[in-house]
Amino acid sequence: MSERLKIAITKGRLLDKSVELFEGAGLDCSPIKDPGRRLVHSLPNYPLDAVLAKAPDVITYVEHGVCDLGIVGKDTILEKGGSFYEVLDLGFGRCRFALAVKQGSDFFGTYKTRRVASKYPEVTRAFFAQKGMDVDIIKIEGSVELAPILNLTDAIVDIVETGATLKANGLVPIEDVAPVSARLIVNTASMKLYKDQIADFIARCEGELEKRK
Ligand SMILES: Nc1ncnc2c1ncn2[C@@H]1O[C@H](COP(=O)(O)OP(=O)(O)OP(=O)(O)O)[C@@H](O)[C@H]1O
Ligand SMILES: O=P(O)(O)OC[C@H]1O[C@H](OP(=O)(O)OP(=O)(O)O)[C@H](O)[C@@H]1O
Repeated sequence: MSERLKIAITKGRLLDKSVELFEGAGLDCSPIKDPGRRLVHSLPNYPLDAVLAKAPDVITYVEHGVCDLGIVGKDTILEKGGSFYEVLDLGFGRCRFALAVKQGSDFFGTYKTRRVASKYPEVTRAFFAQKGMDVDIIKIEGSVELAPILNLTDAIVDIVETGATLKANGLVPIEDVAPVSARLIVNTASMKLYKDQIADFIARCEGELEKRK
């Protein structure tokens, strides 16, 4: 008998792309396409329930085993860490972390302690630690580009996709920090308990990703 597995999917930018992937893999996603305010949806033709959650919560639910699988950006994985298997790069939600400064400013050419704003303080800390640079990190919750504009910080570490937001705010990327894309993650116990079912789901996703090449 098949168990109904649960997959936590990041709401927002990654949701539509996840639905496209699942449909390509033969899963009927009609309930998630028009979710209303409902947060848990049963797929009619496959033993999977989709849970719609905020990115860091996807990791929390998978780590605790209340969801067997998750779809989350590498940005969130790098920031939050945790104990789970990262089994597939899903190829969508592609962007990068970059260090950016005000046009014309010389971030590396000063000896004073620099301040850096980010929604991702752990990613920022690891990046500068690996460079052996001591910086003050200020956590900002969104629209991080405001911090250098308001002269709160000398730089930001943020997600860059097209570069349009940086440009519109007079900022320029000066170094790439890490590439980002959506990942499929699996709870470690579920991987053993529901080995065949999870293998079937991964194989379906891989098959669809292969078709896209
Ligand atoms: N241009 C982009 N900006 C931000 N995230 C992106 C971008 N492109 C892809 N992503 C991916 O999409 C995921 C979800 O981003 P989204 O903007 O939908 O939510 P969020 O910014 O984390 O939360 P919210 O905007 O609801 O506070 C990110 O964690 C990242 O992996
Ligand atoms: O390079 P671009 O294509 O311009 O995309 C990057 C922008 O998108 C994200 O912001 P989001 O829209 O998620 O808002 P937020 O800053 O409130 O998280 C990110 O933080 C950048 O600001």
